[in-house]
Amino acid sequence: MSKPVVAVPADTKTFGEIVWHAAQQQYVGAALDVAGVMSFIIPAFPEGNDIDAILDRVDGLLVTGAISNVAPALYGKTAEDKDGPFDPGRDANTLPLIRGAVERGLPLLAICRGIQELNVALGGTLVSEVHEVDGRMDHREPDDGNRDEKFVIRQSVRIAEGSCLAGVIGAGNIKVNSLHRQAISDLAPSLAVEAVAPDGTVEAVSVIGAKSFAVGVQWHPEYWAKSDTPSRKIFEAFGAAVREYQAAQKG
Ligand SMILES: N[C@@H](CCC(=O)NCCCC(=O)O)C(=O)O
Repeated sequence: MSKPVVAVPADTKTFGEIVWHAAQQQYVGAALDVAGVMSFIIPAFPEGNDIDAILDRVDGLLVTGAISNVAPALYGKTAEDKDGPFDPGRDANTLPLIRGAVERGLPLLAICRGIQELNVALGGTLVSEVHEVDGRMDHREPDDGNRDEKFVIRQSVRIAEGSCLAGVIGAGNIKVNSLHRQAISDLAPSLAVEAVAPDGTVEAVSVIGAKSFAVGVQWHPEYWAKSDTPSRKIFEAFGAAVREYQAAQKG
């Protein structure tokens, strides 16, 4: 059987006068090298894409992290300067792709911005600058250091007993590399909390009653997917679900 394919919604990037639709190596590389799945990068057209035409042709959905933030208007809030930068082209595609994937039972792995999009797509809300909220930690990316140093595995999260992730990496405390300014505020009704940070920030969710693997994580398992056991297991579980879905589609 040919290698399965997952849709990866692109970010909009502008270099000079040229607009690019791009996905980062760390995500598509981990998808291929650890999950064993190919990535088809989906253009971030602000007018959207034919969602069914995409989902009819893939075996999973991988929603990556990104510097940009989900537009507050998409979860009923008025945007302030601190809520940016924005990527309306990405928002226009990730949210319908997530809804379609959940409806179809397509395997889904949503990372960082991806878990935030998952929550918004299913009716939840976000909080910006979560470090400014009383009682919350500073979850932001460090200002200094190279990328490996910024993505070092250092924060504790607690994986909930009986959760989907507990079945993949075990319940209890693990160390992760969680770097974010926004966070889940109101949890979408169809999501279950899978992991929390010591300050109560939601760090992972799963879709209740999902027909397949449908998990969002606020941290970055893609970054050390080859060397960090929990990170690797998350990508391996996603890949296994994608292959199972592919086989079922072939009949
Ligand atoms: N913008 C959101 C989501 C953060 C996120 O996805 N970060 C990924 C790392 C960015 C990078 O690739 O450098 C937030 O800030 O909460």
